[in-house]
Amino acid sequence: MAGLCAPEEDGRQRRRRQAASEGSVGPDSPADPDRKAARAMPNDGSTTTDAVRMTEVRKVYGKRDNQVVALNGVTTRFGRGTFTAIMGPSGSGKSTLLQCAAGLDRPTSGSVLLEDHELSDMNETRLTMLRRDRIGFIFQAFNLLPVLTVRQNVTLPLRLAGRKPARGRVKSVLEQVGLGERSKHRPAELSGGQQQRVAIARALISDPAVIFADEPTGALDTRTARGVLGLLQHSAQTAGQTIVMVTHDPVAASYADRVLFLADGNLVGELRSPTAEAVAERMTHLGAFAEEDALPAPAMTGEGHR
Ligand SMILES: Nc1ncnc2c1ncn2[C@@H]1O[C@H](COP(=O)(O)OP(=O)(O)OP(=O)(O)O)[C@@H](O)[C@H]1O
Repeated sequence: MAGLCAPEEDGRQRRRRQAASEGSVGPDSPADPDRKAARAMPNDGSTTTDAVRMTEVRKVYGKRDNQVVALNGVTTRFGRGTFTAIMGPSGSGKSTLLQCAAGLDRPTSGSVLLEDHELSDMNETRLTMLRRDRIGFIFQAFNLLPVLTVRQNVTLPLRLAGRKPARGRVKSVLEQVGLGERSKHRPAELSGGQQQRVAIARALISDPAVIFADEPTGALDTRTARGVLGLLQHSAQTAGQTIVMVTHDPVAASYADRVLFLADGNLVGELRSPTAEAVAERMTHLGAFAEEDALPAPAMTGEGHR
């Protein structure tokens, strides 16, 4: 996986690389109603409509005088088939929340339940397997391997786990992201938006319980970003895919069903059926933005769609 390694990387970069290399490795079979129904039935016999539940999650970095409280007791849930955007000023804890929810970082205290699995009880090996089997990741940098074809990039996480995709699965996922004719192309032969679609296909291939997306449209122009966001929205609405996306862009957030607002490590608000204007307005009252009243509202880099 040399192509994914940076010479010097901080903890966050390392976790992103780790997630990208694990990709969304999962069971061989494609999505089917029985599997989706089985997912809704945890081992204890109760039913749940949540893909992820976080309860009183606290994350403190550093020691003694150097401590930073990145998450200060966050409780929330991400329902199956929902598309949630996480917003907040820089340093408010968005990436930390995503990484704790995805089992890439361990909370200092609190509980993270992915389907019926308590992540805080798991050792690293089980966490890695769970991430491979049940979680997909999409990042701003597409993290594709340049020497591999589209098809090979999409199936790489499965192959690393010693698995093969079910017959027809790669084709159907590539068609789903609009790249049915591009399976033999290499990333350099694709536009930025197409490369991000390959990354989405790689995340979707194993039919994960949840896809975590960290600024997935941050490197794309407005029009291309709109296409990628529409694809994510479509995956949630028609295929029941659960998606949790960190973004700074109110227009990107408006594609979600719900926006959660973070400030100083606390969940401070929520908008359902958000419009870009309502999200931007709410952001102006949060944390650093509220203090920087001389600055204009956060830029809306996309075009409104509502
Ligand atoms: N590995 C780390 N060690 C020490 N402090 C950290 C670490 N990771 C994050 N932090 C701190 O935790 C706080 C929350 O960081 P986080 O990256 O989650 O914020 P964010 O909302 O995603 O910010 P941005 O929008 O700028 O990416 C910040 O104060 C940050 O400096």
